[in-house]
Amino acid sequence: MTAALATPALATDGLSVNFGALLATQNVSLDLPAGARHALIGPNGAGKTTLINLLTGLLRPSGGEIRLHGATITHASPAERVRRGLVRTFQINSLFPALTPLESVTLAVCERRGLTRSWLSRLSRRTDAIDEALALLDRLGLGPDAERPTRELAYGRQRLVEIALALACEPRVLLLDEPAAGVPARESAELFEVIAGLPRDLAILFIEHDMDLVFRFADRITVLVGGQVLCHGTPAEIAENPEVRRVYLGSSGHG
Ligand SMILES: Nc1ncnc2c1ncn2[C@@H]1O[C@H](COP(=O)(O)OP(=O)(O)OP(=O)(O)O)[C@@H](O)[C@H]1O
Repeated sequence: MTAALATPALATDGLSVNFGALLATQNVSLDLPAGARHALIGPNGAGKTTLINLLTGLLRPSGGEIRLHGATITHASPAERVRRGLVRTFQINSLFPALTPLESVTLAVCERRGLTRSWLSRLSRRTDAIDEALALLDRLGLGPDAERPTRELAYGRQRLVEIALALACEPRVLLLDEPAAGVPARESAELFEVIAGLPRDLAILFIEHDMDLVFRFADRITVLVGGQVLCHGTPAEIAENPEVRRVYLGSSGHG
C-alpha cells in the first residue's frame, strides 16, 4: 500500500478537552480510513457528542491533534473544515420546516458553489444547482418528496434531508450524530440502508445508541467511557469483549 493510500481520512492523536474539572475527552486517538463505516458508542455522558464537537471545531481542544487526509486541522475554523470536506449532521432536527427538500438542498449547493451572495449570478448556474440538488435527493430516494414542505415529511425522511444537506457540501468525511434519534424502528433501518449505500470513498463516523443498527452497519466500533477510549475493534471483537459487555452492552451482548 502506498503512503497516500495509507493516510487515514480522519485521525486524532491524544485529543482532550475539559469543562472545568470534568475531563469530557481524555487522550482520544482514532483513525478512520477512506470508506470507513465507524460507530462511536458508549453510555450517556461518555463524551461522544463532545468528540464530534471537537472534530467539527465547535469546541477547542486543550490538547492533541486532528488530521484530515494527513493535514492538521486542529485549530481550523468550523467553516474551513467544511470547505476541506469534514461535514456533520446534528442530533436534533435542524431543518427549515416550510422549505421543500429541493429548496433547502439547492440553497446548500449554491452556498458551496459561492452563488448565494450575488443575486447577479447567472440563472443557468442556478439551474445547474437545482439539477444537482434533484440528483442528490433522487440518490437518497427522496425524489418523490422533493417538492413537499419538509414539515409534512415522516421524521425518518426529514433526517434523510439533513444527510442530503450534508452531502451537498461534498464531504470526504461525514459525521452523523444519532442520525436515527427519534425515528421509528422500521424507518431507522431504512435510513441506515441509505447511509450504508453512500459512496464507498466517503468515510462515515456515526454515533448510535441502537446496538442492532451499530452491529449491522459498522465495520469498526470505538467504545468511549468517561471521555476515554475503552477499546476499538470490529463488531465481532467488540461483542466478545468482556469489559464492553460489563460497562455497556450488558450480559446479553451482540454477535
Ligand atoms: N458545554 C458543556 N459544558 C459543561 N459540561 C458539558 C458540556 N457539554 C457536555 N458536557 C458534559 O460532558 C460530558 C460528556 O457529554 P456528551 O454530550 O459529549 O456525552 P454523550 O456521550 O454524547 O452523551 P449522550 O449519549 O447522552 O448524548 C457529560 O458529563 C456532559 O454533561
